[in-house]
Amino acid sequence: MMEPGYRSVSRRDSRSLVGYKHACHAMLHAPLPSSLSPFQMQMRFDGKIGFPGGFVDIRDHSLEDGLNRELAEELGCDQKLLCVTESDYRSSHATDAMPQKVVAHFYIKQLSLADLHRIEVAAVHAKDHGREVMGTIRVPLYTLRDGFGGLPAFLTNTFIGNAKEQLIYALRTLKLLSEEAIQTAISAGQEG
Ligand SMILES: O=c1[nH]cnc2c1ncn2[C@@H]1O[C@H](COP(=O)(O)OP(=O)(O)O)[C@@H](O)[C@H]1O
Repeated sequence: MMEPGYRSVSRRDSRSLVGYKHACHAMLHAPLPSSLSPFQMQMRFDGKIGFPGGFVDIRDHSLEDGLNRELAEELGCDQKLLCVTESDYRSSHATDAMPQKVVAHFYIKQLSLADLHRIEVAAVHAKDHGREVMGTIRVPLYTLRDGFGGLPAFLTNTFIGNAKEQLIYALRTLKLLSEEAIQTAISAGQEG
């Protein structure tokens, strides 16, 4: 499933696309053997939910340098605590949708629960906190007995760009939920 207008593109080919801006976003994740396995998104200034990150200038920096700079601004932590590398890279998708042509690169960074928690605490003191970022949030990976509370309800939020598809991709690729549970949450969210 992919948001209409987004097409998969390789990291390499994306660099030769003309007239596209490049954006990098990262999902921070602490593996735990339970459905409470925390992973993080953020509430943006525009009321949409997305991952931390932002536009990067590929003329001056590598994708990862640009992403780490954005993460430092939005999460207020230094690179000793959080440093995304090329090995965390997962996917790239290009869109021609207005107002600008964008390639969205996506990363998943696995951390210990203690470090994820340190990052959440540091985020309150970040430069962008209360300006562009209203707060970090955790994604519920469970569904309540009513069939809607938890992940299905979370999926009814409004997401920026293809962040919802990146989220679902992450659930699948990290095998945090079964395919059936993911499909059920998506359908329940659409009906709810
Ligand atoms: O979590 C995300 N996943 C995918 N695309 C996103 C996400 N957040 C923002 N975008 C898109 O990435 C681009 C950069 O937006 P963002 O607000 O992150 O950058 P900025 O803070 O550098 O202006 C925009 O095209 C936006 O729609």
